[in-house]
Amino acid sequence: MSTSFSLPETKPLEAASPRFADFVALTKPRITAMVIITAAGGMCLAPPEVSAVTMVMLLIGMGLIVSGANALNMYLERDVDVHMVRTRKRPLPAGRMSPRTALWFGVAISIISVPILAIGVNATTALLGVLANVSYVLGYTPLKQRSHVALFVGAVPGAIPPLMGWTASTAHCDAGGLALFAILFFWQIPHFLAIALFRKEDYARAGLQVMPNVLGISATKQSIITHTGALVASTLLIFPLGIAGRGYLVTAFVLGCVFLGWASYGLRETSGNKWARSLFFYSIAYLVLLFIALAADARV
Ligand code: HEM
Ligand SMILES: CC(C)=CCC/C(C)=C/CC/C(C)=C/COP(=O)(O)OP(=O)(O)O
Repeated sequence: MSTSFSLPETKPLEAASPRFADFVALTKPRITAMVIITAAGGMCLAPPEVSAVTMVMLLIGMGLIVSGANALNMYLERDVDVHMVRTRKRPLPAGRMSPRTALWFGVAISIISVPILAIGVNATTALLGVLANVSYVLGYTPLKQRSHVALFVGAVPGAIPPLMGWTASTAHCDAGGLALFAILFFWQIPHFLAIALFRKEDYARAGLQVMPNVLGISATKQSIITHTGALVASTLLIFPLGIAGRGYLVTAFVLGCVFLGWASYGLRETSGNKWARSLFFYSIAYLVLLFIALAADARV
C-alpha cells in the first residue's frame, strides 16, 4: 500500500513542457513580493530621495535577483522537495519542468540582474545583491540538510534586501540601513521557527535539520521569545536614529507587544500546531503593518 508521502507521479523529463505558471512558481512569488516590499521600504526611508528611474531599476533588479535565487534553491532541493507535502507539487518534484531548465532560468535571471543593479542603481547595491544570492544558494541551501543553524545563515540574505533599498539611495551601509537589516534578520527567526514547529513531521520526513527536531519543542519556543524580543528592540531603535517619527514608534511598540505576548503564550499552550500556525500568520501581518507604519511616518 502506498502512503500519501510516496513519490508523486512524474512525466519523463524529456517530455516535461513547463508552462508560464511553472516559471512563476519557481520564483516563490509571494516571498519575492514581500522581499520587494522590504527593499522598497528601505529605499523610501533613506535620505536622500532617489529618482524614479533608480527606483524602477532597483525593483526590477531586486525582483530578478531574488527570483533567480529562489529558482536555484528549488533546483538544488528538487530531491528533498519530493518528500515534503508542502513542496512536492512544485514544478521540479512534480516533473513538470526539467532540472536543466530550472538551472538555466535561475542562472540567467540572476546574471541579468547584476548589470541592472550596478548600472541602474549603484555598485554597492549590486554587490549586496550578489552576496545575498550566493549566500542563499550556496550557503543556506546545502546547510539546511546538515544543521539547524542554517536558519541563522539564511536570515542574512533574507535581511539584505531592505539594506539594498537603503544603499540604492545612500550607497553606504550606515546605521539606518543596518538597523533595517537587524529588523529583518530577527524577524525571520520566529517567522521560520513557527513554521518548523507546525511542519516538524514534514521536515523530519525530508531529513532537514530544523530546531524542533534537533533541540526540541521547548528550546524552540524559548528561541522564538528571545528573537522576538531582539526584533522588538531593533524596531524601536529606528526612532532615536531619526528614521521615522512618534506615530511609527507607537505602532511598532504595539505590534511588537502583541508579537511578544503571542510568542510567550506558546510556552503554556498544548494545542499542537494551532498556536504555531497562528504565530506564522501574525509574523507576515506584522511585517506588512510595520513597513506601512515606517513608510507613513518616514522622516526623509
Ligand atoms: C531564514 C529565513 C526564512 C525561512 C527559512 C523561511 C521559510 C518559509 C517557509 C518554509 C514558508 C512556507 C510556509 C508554509 O506554508 O508552511 C514561508 C512562507 C512565507 N515567507 Fe518565509 N522564510 C524566510 C524568510 C522570509 C523573508 C525574508 C520573507 C520576506 C521578507 C519571507 C516571507 C514569507 C511569506 C510572505 C510567506 C507566505 C507565502 C508563501 O508561503 O509563499 N520569508 N517562509
Ligand atoms: C537579494 C536576494 C537574492 C535576497 C534573498 C532573499 C531571499 C530568497 C529570502 C528568503 C530567505 C529564506 C531562507 C527563505 C526560505 O527558503 P527555504 O529554502 O527554507 O524555503 P523552501 O523550503 O520553501 O524551499
